[in-house]
Amino acid sequence: MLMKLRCASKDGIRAVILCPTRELATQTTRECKKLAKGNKFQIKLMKKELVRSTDLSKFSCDILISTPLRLRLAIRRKKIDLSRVEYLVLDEADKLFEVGNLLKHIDPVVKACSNPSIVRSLFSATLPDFVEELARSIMHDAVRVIVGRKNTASESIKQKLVFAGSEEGKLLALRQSFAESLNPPVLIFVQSKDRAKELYGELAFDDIRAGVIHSDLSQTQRENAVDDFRAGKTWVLIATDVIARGMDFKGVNCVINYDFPDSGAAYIHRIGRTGRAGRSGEAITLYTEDDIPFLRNIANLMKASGCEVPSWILTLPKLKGKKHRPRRESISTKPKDDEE
Ligand SMILES: Nc1ncnc2c1ncn2[C@@H]1O[C@H](COP(=O)(O)OP(=O)(O)OP(=O)(O)O)[C@@H](O)[C@H]1O
Repeated sequence: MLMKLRCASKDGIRAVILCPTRELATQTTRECKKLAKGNKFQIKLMKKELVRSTDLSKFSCDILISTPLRLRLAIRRKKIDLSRVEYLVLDEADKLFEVGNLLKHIDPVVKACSNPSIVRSLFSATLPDFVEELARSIMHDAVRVIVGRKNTASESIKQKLVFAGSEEGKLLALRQSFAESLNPPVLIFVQSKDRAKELYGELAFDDIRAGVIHSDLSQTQRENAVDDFRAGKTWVLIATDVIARGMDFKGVNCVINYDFPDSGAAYIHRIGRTGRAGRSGEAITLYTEDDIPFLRNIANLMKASGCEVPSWILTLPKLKGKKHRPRRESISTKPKDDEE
């Protein structure tokens, strides 16, 4: 895109990149600036401060990076002019097209980018058919480019399923795994922000430098958690799916799915935080009795990317398209009396 834009120009907003989370938008801005080093391209992140301090109706830059809601509000309230946008990029497109969530913010942005010769691009490691159908409704002469295989994890990741019996067993399994070998940086995914807080509280008693990131933290706290993990100040980052997509932490050695992922796509994105840029990586998925009906889907993904899986899992009954978000007991080793 930078090559196509050729050189900096003050001719309106020339390209827009939409990302589903602020963390990813920040990372994309930083990477774009690195790629554009030595040129005078104006690359801007749509932050609150920019919205407050700038007359957006006259605003111009070469590339504008934003989350959907922020850009939608800027269109509605600040009359930002997107009519000259030549390139519109929707990163993690299937997330952006998730019905009822971000989708309602995408439509006004697509409409506001009214340049008839605009090039629209969608990126994701997973693209379900319904998203492709929706996407095709806004594409002209669409071309699909697949790197590797569609909807599959990278072959550079050694994937393992570990039976932990019960919720209690998971904490034991995690502690045992860390006691045997802790090879940071390690990312741990859990199902909800409450569970992220609970697991963080538990690991605080251990001699492990852990951080945590979830949507209840302020933006500064979220940025600090990411920065500390990037800088090696924390060895283990406990996270919800808020950072499962697109985030590029250099050299993550291991991803632990403490809580079983709620879909095949979530699994692919989570474990894709390791084994990047030609490196190898490990992904460990803990499961309990409750998760067994959902094992087959994940085992098939593992098999498709060259990992061995026990044959009994592949013979489990099929469960199609169902999300797996069970109610889980809280993560705690405190005696029950203490909690009251
Ligand atoms: N051609 C390349 N040569 C060397 N390293 C590369 C190359 N392309 C990308 N990388 C590195 O690989 C890593 C992953 O790249 P990138 O974030 O673009 O992947 P992605 O496919 O968008 O991942 P995700 O599915 O998580 O969004 C980054 O660290 C990036 O710097």
